Amino acid sequence: MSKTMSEKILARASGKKNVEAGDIVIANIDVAMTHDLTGPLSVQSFNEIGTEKVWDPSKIVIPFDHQVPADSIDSATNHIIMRKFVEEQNIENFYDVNAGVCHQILPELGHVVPGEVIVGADSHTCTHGALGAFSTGIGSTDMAMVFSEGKLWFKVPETNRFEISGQLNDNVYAKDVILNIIGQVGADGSTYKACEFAGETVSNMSVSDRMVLSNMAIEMGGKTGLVEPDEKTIEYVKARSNKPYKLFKTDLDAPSLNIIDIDVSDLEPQVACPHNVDNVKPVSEVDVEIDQVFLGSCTNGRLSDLRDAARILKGKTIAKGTRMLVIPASKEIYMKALDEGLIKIFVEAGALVSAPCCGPCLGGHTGLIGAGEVSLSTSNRNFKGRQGSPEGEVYLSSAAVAAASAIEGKIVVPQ
Ligand SMILES: CC(C)[C@H](C(=O)O)[C@@H](O)C(=O)O
Ligand code: SF4
Repeated sequence: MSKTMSEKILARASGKKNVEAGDIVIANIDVAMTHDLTGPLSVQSFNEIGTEKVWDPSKIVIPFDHQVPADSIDSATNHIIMRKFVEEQNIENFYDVNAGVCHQILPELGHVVPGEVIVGADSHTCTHGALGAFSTGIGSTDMAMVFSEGKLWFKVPETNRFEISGQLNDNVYAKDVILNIIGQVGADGSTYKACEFAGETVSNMSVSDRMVLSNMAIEMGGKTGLVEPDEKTIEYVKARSNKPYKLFKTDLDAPSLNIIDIDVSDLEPQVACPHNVDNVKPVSEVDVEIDQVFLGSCTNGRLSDLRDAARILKGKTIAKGTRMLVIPASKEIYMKALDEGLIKIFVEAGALVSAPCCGPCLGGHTGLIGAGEVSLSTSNRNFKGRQGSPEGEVYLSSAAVAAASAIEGKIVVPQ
């Protein structure tokens, strides 16, 4: 019978010939990720289970990214707990405070290959579906079970496949596409569905841009965000990983598949307005002054984003009364941005550049907003209080809109 990618991957991982949407399966986990913020609770729950050793220390990846370098005594304590766990359990893939944001370094450092089942104690683990893996966020206590058994139960999801067609206009990016989709279907528009991104527009996108789509699948309730692997995926993976991989594609007549056609040929730059990710408008309809611009995060802190922003900021100055924070998503991106002279452009324009971390994305540190202030951010969430004061406001956009707006001091369409 015809099947979706998710059904095929979950069948493989659970050792079954056939599974279909709605089935409950117990899948073997290929990669389990937890970080400095959600890790300590997983460790505590793991200790409560009483298993002495994790099921496979080579399959666990632990990056520190949310509170790095430690921004409080509590976070320093969390780091100590996690470093101790890494040592006791001989975790092979541990990345301390200097590596970058988990969802960037997992694919970049070769931990993600097509066909795998990946779980992370972080909701944006759906990002890795961009490489054709079934990848999803789980809770810290579920993670403790994975540490112990290497398996987890899943209800096999139905699939919403977004068939995206049309060539993107200048200054329109993957971020505008995904904001527009979420605006159309709503924040609950794909609840517990595997979201697939397909069509000519997606085929033409780089792997980095596909990650932007997959990253935000959770913002419409998606269980995962998948892109069928193609030559670009294979090229990306082969350059970074020597793990074996398996390519799965969706049969277009699969019974659990719902196809949604999206034409982006006339799409303008988009912005998600406070306080929900699905409150999306074209930038041209918004007239808002901004106090802070944040360029970074696991959504848009990649090299292509820094390049897009630097192209616009080169030789310009950030508006008086507006501040801009730039945080590359990983060490590799940071070093390439240094080599290419991008960091110099940002600093000259008046931006503050920080070492890779989640930073202000979740209002953790490195630049929070106060009451009455407005942030324009390239990240993925704009809930009340997300970046500091609950009396502040957060707008979400592409890197290009963020850079152009930093120069004007208000949200504008890049020229
Ligand atoms: C801290 C973590 C639990 C959280 C998540 O799961 O997404 C964070 O990364 C976020 O983006 O809000
Ligand atoms: S960058 Fe933001 S969205 Fe991504 S993992 Fe960190 S806090 Fe979560």
